[in-house]
Amino acid sequence: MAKKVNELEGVNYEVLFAGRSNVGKSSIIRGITGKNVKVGKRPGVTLKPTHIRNSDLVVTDLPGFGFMSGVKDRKQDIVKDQIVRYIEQNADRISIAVLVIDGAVFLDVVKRWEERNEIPIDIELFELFRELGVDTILAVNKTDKIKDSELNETLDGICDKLGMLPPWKQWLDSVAPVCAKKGDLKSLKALIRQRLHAAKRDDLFRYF
Ligand SMILES: Nc1nc2c(ncn2[C@@H]2O[C@H](COP(=O)(O)OP(=O)(O)OP(=O)(O)O)[C@@H](O)[C@H]2O)c(=O)[nH]1
Repeated sequence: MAKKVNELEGVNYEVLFAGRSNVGKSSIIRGITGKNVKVGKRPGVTLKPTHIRNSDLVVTDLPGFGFMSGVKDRKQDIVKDQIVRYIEQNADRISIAVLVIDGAVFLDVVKRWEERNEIPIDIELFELFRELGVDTILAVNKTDKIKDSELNETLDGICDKLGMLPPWKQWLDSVAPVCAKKGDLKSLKALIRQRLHAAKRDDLFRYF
């Protein structure tokens, strides 16, 4: 029988992207790596992580969780379990986790979950990364849909929900407001580059 090839063998540096469906994760990964992770991927239905490898670096796109049209709740639970299992099993290798949220709707989504006495999966994942000691960046996407006059207040509210005491500007080393639609990913790229530099992996700069 043919030996199963481990596509991640030799990988030393993993940048993991996680986020609810439709938050713009694929757009961000495309904007950062120039690679399209969505090829052959049915939106919201892919259960397996997608990898983009460059030498010993891998960028991993986890399946989107939450909204999946036509997908039953049971399957959504399976997706969540698989995401959690992937993170737990690979925590030692994951150098950076980027949790992508839709800044325009995040607080409303959290409110809906809290009204049902439930913790949103985004918040659970953020806490899981913290527990596992994974360096985590919060990418707040779709800032074009937030009024300029409300941006600071919204970012403060988001940080508060994730256990980071406002004002959000105290957390500039881990919070990146971005707009993938306009290609404005400067703050996120800078934070990833900062980590690569700290890990003496400047050789991977060109990748970001
Ligand atoms: N207004 C706005 N829309 C965006 C932005 N980034 C992405 N989108 C749109 O949001 C939708 C979802 O983007 P994707 O990149 O496919 O999101 P995803 O999180 O990978 O989605 P899944 O495949 O379902 O997990 C698309 O219609 C994008 O054009 C943004 O910064 N602003």
